[in-house]
Amino acid sequence: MSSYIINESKDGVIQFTINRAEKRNAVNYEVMEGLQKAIQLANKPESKLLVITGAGNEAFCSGGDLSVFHSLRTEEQAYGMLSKMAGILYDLMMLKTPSVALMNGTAVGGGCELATACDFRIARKGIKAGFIQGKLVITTGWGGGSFLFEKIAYPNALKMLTEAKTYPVDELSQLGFINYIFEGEPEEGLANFIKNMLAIDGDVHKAYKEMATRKWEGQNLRGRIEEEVRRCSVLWENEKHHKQVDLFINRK
Ligand SMILES: CC[C@H](C(=O)O)C(=O)SCCNC(=O)CCNC(=O)[C@H](O)C(C)(C)COP(=O)(O)OP(=O)(O)OC[C@H]1O[C@@H](n2cnc3c(N)ncnc32)[C@H](O)[C@@H]1OP(=O)(O)O
Repeated sequence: MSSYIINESKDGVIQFTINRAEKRNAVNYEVMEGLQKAIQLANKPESKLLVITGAGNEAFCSGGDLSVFHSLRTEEQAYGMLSKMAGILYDLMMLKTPSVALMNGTAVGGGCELATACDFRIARKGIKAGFIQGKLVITTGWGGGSFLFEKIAYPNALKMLTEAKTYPVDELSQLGFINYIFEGEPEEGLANFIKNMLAIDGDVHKAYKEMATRKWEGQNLRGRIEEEVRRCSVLWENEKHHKQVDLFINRK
């Protein structure tokens, strides 16, 4: 079974689903490759919107696949994986069309970094999310910290990153991380959120997105992400990080 599903609708909506519900939609290298394909499709002229979501109703995305990435021990080994995904999420952030993280369930760690790279975050009532990387004695390493400082108020961003905890959806909304809360089926919540946007010509959306991407290019966002990846790689090598990951892997 493929780790991801890509659907293209007639009205120009590309939907990327992480298809690993049994692993709470953890990101492995196959998911990264699928995300690259979805981003390429979403940058085609006829595309109007990119939606990122997770399979099942438990999790949106639980971050990096610890069963795979825990074998990365050194700074350079960590840098290889982190920089690959950071580059993909930068391309997602700089997408020509708007993007929506359709948060069907829990998002933790890199799952929150993935959601933050999207323009909008809409969430099902009852979910929780948090940048828990600090509990693993690392920082964000896929660009999520740099994205978050662009997307929500500085004190709220620093609070979320330094507390390294999960928050309920109503608090995430107060923090400015969640833009819309829906009840029931994610497809219905998405349709309600995007119906007015889809009525407007995609060239208008692309023009507005370009205003934002030009700002981020001018502020050297790509360079700040590289520094974030390097800093996370250094922390990754520390035994304190490996010990926390081993505790999760051996918890049962
Ligand atoms: C730069 C990004 C950074 C990095 O790549 O290192 C990160 O993303 S750091 C953060 C990494 N993610 C985590 O630490 C999250 C770990 N998972 C959890 O905390 C929980 O699983 C949770 C809250 C997501 C869901 O809890 P729930 O009780 O609903 O499920 P289980 O814990 O029983 O897990 C079910 C099943 O999924 C497997 N699983 C969950 N998360 C991951 C993951 N990130 N990588 C690999 N596998 C994961 C878990 O092992 C269970 O599988 P099983 O075969 O039954 O053991």
